[in-house]
Amino acid sequence: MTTVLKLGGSVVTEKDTPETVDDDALARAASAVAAHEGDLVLVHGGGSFGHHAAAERGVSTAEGTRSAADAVAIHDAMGRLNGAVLDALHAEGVEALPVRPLSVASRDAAGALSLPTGSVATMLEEGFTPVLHGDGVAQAGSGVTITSGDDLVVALARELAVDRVGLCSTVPGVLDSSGEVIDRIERFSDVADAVGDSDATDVTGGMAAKVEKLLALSAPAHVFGPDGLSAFLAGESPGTVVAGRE
Ligand SMILES: Nc1ncnc2c1ncn2[C@@H]1O[C@H](COP(=O)(O)OP(=O)(O)OP(=O)(O)O)[C@@H](O)[C@H]1O
Ligand SMILES: C=C(C)CCOP(=O)(O)O
Repeated sequence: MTTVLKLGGSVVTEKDTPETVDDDALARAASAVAAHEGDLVLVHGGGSFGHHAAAERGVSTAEGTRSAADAVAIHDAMGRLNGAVLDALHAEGVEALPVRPLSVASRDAAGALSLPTGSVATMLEEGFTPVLHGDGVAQAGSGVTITSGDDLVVALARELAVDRVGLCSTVPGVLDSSGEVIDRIERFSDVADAVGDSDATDVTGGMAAKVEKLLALSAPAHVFGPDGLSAFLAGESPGTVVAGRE
C-alpha cells in the first residue's frame, strides 16, 4: 500500500512571517507520519519559505526567471524548509531522504511536468521515506518557473502505483460558501463559486488550483486539516474526497 501525502506549507510554517517554521505543527505531523505503516512518499509546500522567496523575485507558475541567482535563492529557501522537515521526521525515527525537484524535473512549454521517479521508487523499496517539495523547475521557453507540491503529488500518483493521495492543509477540507466542509467533489463546476486563492502569499493558486488538479487524477484524493492527518494515515476519509476520473 503506497500513500502520497502533501504537508501543506500553510501547516508546517507560519505562512505570513517569512521563513518561519511552525515547530509544534511540524512535530505533530512528523509524529503522525512516524505512526504510519506502509510505504509513504511525502511532499511539502512552500509556506513562508518558497512563496515569499518567489514573490519577492516576481517568479510564479506563469512568470519564469532567467536569473540563476534568483532560481537558486528560491531553491535554497525551500532547502532550508526541507531541512527542517527532515530534522523533525528524523527526530521521530522516520528514515526520510530529500528528493529536490530543481535538479531532476522539467516542464514543457504548455506546463506539463516530467518527474523522473526512479530514485523515489528505489528509496521506498529500500525502506526510506522520500521527501519532495514544491520548487523552481526549468520550463521550456520560460526559464525557471514554480512547480507546486500539488503538481508533484499528481505526477507521483501517475508514475508510481499509488493507492491513496492526501493533501493536509490548514483548512479541515474544501469549504462551501457557508464555510461547511464539502464531503465529496465530482466536478469543478460544483465548487467553482466557493473555492478561491490562498489567503496568504501564495504564487501557486490556493484551493481552486488544488481541486482542479486532483480532479484530473485517476485515484480519489483527500483534502483535510492537521486534525485529520492521523485518521487519513490510518485509512479513514477525513475532510473532502475529490473523486478521480474513473
Ligand atoms: N473553498 C475553500 N475551501 C478551503 N480553503 C479555501 C477555499 N477557498 C480558498 N481557500 C484557501 O486555500 C488555502 C489552502 O491553499 P494553500 O495553497 O494556502 O495551502 P497549502 O497547500 O497548505 O500551502 P502551500 O501552498 O504553502 O503548500 C486555505 O488556507 C484558504 O485560504
Ligand atoms: C513557492 C515554491 C517554491 C513552492 C510552492 O509549492 P506549494 O506551496 O506546494 O504550492
